[in-house]
Amino acid sequence: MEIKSVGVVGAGQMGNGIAHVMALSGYNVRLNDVRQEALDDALALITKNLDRQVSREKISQTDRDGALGRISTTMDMAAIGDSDLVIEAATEREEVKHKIFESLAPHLRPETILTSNTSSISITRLASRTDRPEKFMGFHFMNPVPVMQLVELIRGIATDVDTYDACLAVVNKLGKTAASAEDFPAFIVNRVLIPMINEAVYTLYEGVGNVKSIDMAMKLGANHPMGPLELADFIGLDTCLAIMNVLHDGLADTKYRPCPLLTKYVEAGWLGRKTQRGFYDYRGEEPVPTR
Ligand SMILES: CC(=O)CC(=O)SCCNC(=O)CCNC(=O)[C@H](O)C(C)(C)COP(=O)(O)OP(=O)(O)OC[C@H]1O[C@@H](n2cnc3c(N)ncnc32)[C@H](O)[C@@H]1OP(=O)(O)O
Ligand SMILES: NC(=O)C1=CN([C@@H]2O[C@H](COP(=O)(O)OP(=O)(O)OC[C@H]3O[C@@H](n4cnc5c(N)ncnc54)[C@H](OP(=O)(O)O)[C@@H]3O)[C@@H](O)[C@H]2O)C=CC1
Repeated sequence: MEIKSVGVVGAGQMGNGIAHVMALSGYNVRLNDVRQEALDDALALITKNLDRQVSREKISQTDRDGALGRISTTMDMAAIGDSDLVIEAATEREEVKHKIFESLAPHLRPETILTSNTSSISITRLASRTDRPEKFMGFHFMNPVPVMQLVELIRGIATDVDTYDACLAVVNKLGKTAASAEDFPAFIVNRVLIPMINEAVYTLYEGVGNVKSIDMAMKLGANHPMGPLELADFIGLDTCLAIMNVLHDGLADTKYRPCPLLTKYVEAGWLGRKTQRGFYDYRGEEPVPTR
């Protein structure tokens, strides 16, 4: 089955990036969220990012106009039901995702492929609560979506070959590269990356370094484009904590215990860039370390 239309549920930082790249590659996109403000913000950000791509001569004005013309937004879940492919990119909480799949079910065509952009949650478990485990899989983009080359494709135990092939064809059309990962907690990238970030938070918690020295050390000492704490703020501290909890619970190993300092930041609502405060305070001209 050839995918032509894509429904994206959740218009946060990942949802808007997914809508952006899908529309630019010619797919008709319906973007859904529970808040109109999130949809308005997403569309404004997509427009800004497309404009920047035009000004840097990465795309033409016609590409930009075409992409924007292919994106529509809706708070009505029913309106995305006739999409060929649905990508769920809402908050990293399993119950939220189950509820979304339940409310989508009555509106989906039987042949629609249902996927989740989850960073860590079992695809098999998410699939088992839908009416189409064989047409369900993980479609995991990296942040920022317009820039990062990789998409992890994760099959649940029941995912059929046609579903995988159809998703792989989409990744290829986007000009991105797929990595196939088995369905174990946090898959490949986050199994390696998020414990590294969690260890950086321990390094801070134990006073081995401060925010600035830890980030500088990893940027200059390991050639990472962002320091681990800067990257944690970029991903979202709630998402980092949720992934650590999935690793801790799913692999039942204390080496994955989330750092209490990470938990404290999340409890404070200091979730990183998206709330203007995390390991850095972003409310001024320059980010200022909070420790
Ligand atoms: C949590 C999960 O489930 C999985 C994950 O996603 S883990 C996170 C994975 N992501 C990373 O590790 C990102 C690490 N950071 C980086 O690679 C780089 O810092 C970065 C690409 C984000 C920015 O790179 P930089 O060189 O510092 O900045 P800059 O020169 O301004 O940007 C490079 C390009 O990215 C674009 N860009 C930067 N941030 C962007 C954003 N948020 N959205 C869209 N485009 C963006 C810029 O426009 C620029 O594009 P051009 O090359 O066309 O000019
Ligand atoms: N951040 C990252 O670097 C990456 C994240 N991911 C994954 O992508 C998903 C989204 O993450 P991210 O974009 O960062 O999160 P954000 O917090 O930026 O966005 C999530 C969005 O989903 C909305 N939402 C919540 N519940 C619903 C619902 N029932 N229906 C529709 N929309 C809903 C939220 O609304 P509200 O604000 O009102 O709650 C918010 O707008 C998660 O599963 C995450 O693990 C994957 C790769 C990278």
